[in-house]
Amino acid sequence: MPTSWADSVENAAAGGTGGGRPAYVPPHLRNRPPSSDSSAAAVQSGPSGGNVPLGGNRWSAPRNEFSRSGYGGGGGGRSGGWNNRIGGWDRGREREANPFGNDDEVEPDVGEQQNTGINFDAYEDIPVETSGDNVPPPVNTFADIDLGDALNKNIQRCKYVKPTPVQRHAIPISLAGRDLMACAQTGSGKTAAFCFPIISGIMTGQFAQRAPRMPRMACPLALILSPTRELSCQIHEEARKFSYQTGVKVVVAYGGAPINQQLRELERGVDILVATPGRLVDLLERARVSLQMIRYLALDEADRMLDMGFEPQIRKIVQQMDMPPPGMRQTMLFSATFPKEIQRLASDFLANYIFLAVGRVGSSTDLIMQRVEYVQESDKRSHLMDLLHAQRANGTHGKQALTLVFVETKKGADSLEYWLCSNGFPATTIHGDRSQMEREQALRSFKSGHTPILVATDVAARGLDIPHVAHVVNFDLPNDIDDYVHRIGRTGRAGKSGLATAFFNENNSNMARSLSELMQEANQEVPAWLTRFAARAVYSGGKNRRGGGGRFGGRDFRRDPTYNRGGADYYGGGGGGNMSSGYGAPSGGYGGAYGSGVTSAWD
Ligand SMILES: Nc1ncnc2c1ncn2[C@@H]1O[C@H](COP(=O)(O)OP(=O)(O)OP(=O)(O)O)[C@@H](O)[C@H]1O
Repeated sequence: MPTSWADSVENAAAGGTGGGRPAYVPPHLRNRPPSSDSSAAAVQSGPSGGNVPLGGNRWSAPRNEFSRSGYGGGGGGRSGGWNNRIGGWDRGREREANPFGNDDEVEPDVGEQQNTGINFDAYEDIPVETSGDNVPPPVNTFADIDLGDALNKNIQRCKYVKPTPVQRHAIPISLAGRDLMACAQTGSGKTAAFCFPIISGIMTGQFAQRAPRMPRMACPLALILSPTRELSCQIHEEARKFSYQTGVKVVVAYGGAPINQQLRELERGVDILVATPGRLVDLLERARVSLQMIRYLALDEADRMLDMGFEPQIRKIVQQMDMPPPGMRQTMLFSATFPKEIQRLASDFLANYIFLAVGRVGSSTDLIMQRVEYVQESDKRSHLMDLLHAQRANGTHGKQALTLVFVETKKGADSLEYWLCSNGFPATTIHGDRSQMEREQALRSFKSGHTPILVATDVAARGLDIPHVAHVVNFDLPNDIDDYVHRIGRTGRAGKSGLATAFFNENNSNMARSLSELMQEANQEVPAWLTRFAARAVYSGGKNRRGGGGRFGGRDFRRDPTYNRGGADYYGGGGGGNMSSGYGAPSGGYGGAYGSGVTSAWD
């Protein structure tokens, strides 16, 4: 019986290989004496079996301003690319904290009884669409791509046995030096899909060194931007694990936390900077960070990063500071949702890019069981109480499974938290009016199961990977179906099953059609009353922002019949590709559509 990657991970975690972590050695390194021979990293086994120069076409012809003089230190050390660092991580490697803690430590078993329905075979059949010129073929195993010994070791430490579908496709594309717009379902491993090529590229690359303009100015080689502080912290933690003992230094900068500490970290040297846009703009304006050395730019939750709330900041960072232009850097955009208008906007930042969709763009995974219940506003609290009581009764040892409750407003979050606590359900909140310390404390308390109910605004909707979230309740539905997709995606992650319940009433009529379509796509049972609401929405001209035609935009916008803006701009033909075709900031052709999705909680 075929096993999925999540099955394998579960088996590994359960010690299915006979105790301890499996001593995995990639096939191409077996029977090889231990060696730090850097030439080993200079070639990678191509997916078809042939040897492909690692990154050989990454900075070819138009990019060779930054060409490398060789491939150094495949096994972890690097001889170049340390830009402005005085000591570098190599010298202080003994001081590098082990982000895995105790290597043999297993995850805490909070709510272990939840989310155990492994069904990763569902991911195996998922339709994949790629478009663009000369798309590199996918790989089947991590061993098919030589990411370097040190990174491979960290992949084992993470207990990743097999790449997820988005990783199978995205990693070879990125390793080939191509720009990428990738869309894959929530919880399907996008973080590693953009981190691995960046870390591997920095490990093996020797980028031309340039003196910084100011001695205390940090010059990272890679920039990863994400919309929230918590998500940036999470990406930082993940990236630190992936880059442990590789010599690659990862630093995070985000708002709400003391800037001085972050400045000190930056001064110690940085290869990969993970940041929220607001704090990064601050650092750029203080001339404490320069983007002149950037070779990799990744936008996580890219559609959010390019919507009205963030687009001006992103344009400032990417286009108006000293970052190399498209074609001179490698740009990777990732999200679970990618509306066409955002795809169009995003192409400003890309050169000759490949579009990758794993599953339909914006679809939810069918690992999440979705339920919609008709609940009047005034009945929502008692209805929630019923759900929580039922859940508690079903949990082992009367333990409350982790439940994430989304509400519309910060005030609504506080008041619901108070009400839940008063009724014997330990709850906490996360929203934009809480201090950063409170937000982080709330998240910790939720993760540990101390307060198993987290009431949240959209600030927690995207990206957060909290193990064992068994149930997401949309107490207030969002106005945007993509926000719904991200919210419910906090459960049913990494191949595990989850439950999402939405309270629906007349106030949500505008969501009826997109919600029922989304549920149908994910093979969920759509209640008859919701279908009737949806039909009414059609007749009253209800518009689906995914195109108005009722079907979700599941593909590269460049394939649209309406796409006639001069394909050469988009496909770039080698390096140029920077489209300046009138999608510029404020008048950019999609005003209004996002109003409801933008909240002050984002930073
Ligand atoms: N190859 C793998 N094998 C096993 N687990 C994996 C693998 N890749 C990623 N994971 C795990 O899957 C979980 C989800 O990954 P990640 O947070 O990157 O998802 P995502 O696609 O970015 O989700 P979202 O769209 O919500 O941001 C994480 O806990 C991660 O450690």
